[in-house]
Amino acid sequence: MPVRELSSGIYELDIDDRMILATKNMIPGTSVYGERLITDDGIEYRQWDPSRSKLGAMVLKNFDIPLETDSTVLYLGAASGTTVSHVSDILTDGLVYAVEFSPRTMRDLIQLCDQRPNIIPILADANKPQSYAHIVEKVDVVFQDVAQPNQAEIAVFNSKYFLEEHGHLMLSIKSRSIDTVASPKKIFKEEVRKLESGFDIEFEVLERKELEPFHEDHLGLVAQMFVDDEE
Ligand SMILES: C[S@@+](CC[C@H](N)C(=O)[O-])C[C@H]1O[C@@H](n2cnc3c(N)ncnc32)[C@H](O)[C@@H]1O
Repeated sequence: MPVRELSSGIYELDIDDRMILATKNMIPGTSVYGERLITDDGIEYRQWDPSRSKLGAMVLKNFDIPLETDSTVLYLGAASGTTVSHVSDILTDGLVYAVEFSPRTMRDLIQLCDQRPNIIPILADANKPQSYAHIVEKVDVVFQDVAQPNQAEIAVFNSKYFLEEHGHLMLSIKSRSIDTVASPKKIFKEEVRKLESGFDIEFEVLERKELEPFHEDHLGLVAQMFVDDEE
């Protein structure tokens, strides 16, 4: 079966001329959310469903994904760990701090963490990074998928606390969480403006694309913390 590495730890499998997105299964024999397991050449892969994952959709939308096998990631809005499980597969020598504020959802996430030592579950409100500052260290990437009206503020606030200088911020912006009637394009423009110049730390937006057809009215965005090295 032809296998192509699209980005560090992220693969495209060609099964009967159908392209399937996948990661190498860290826990062979175990499926996390009912996804298909595929073995080739002694390696087990887990199919990654882009319609259930903003990050998966960003991969298929050809974003340059700033994740390496040894990255550390702060993931805000982990839910029960569908996408976090694939991040865990990618980070064979790294770590993902997974923040989620729903105790019921957190129960499923904790079960996932029992199997996967590179996920640190944190039951907390992402609006209050100070409440987990004693657990989280500086990270290479902040990934946010919280679907809240103040998405940009939450991302920036967490980046101030935890993102390394020149680190990357990956955001999924859901327009309907900000305003149910305004045009998504207008909302996306305003969120990008805020990230570039609306806060006391600045980001350079490297890539931005809408996530259709996988996720309606969602913008995917990759930005890098801007640091003036001349100062
Ligand atoms: C769209 S779902 C995330 C799906 C997940 N990222 C995935 O791909 O598997 C959004 C999640 O963010 C959580 N959430 C919303 N606001 C939050 C906050 N302020 N702090 C922490 N988690 C939050 C919700 O409980 C929900 O589980």
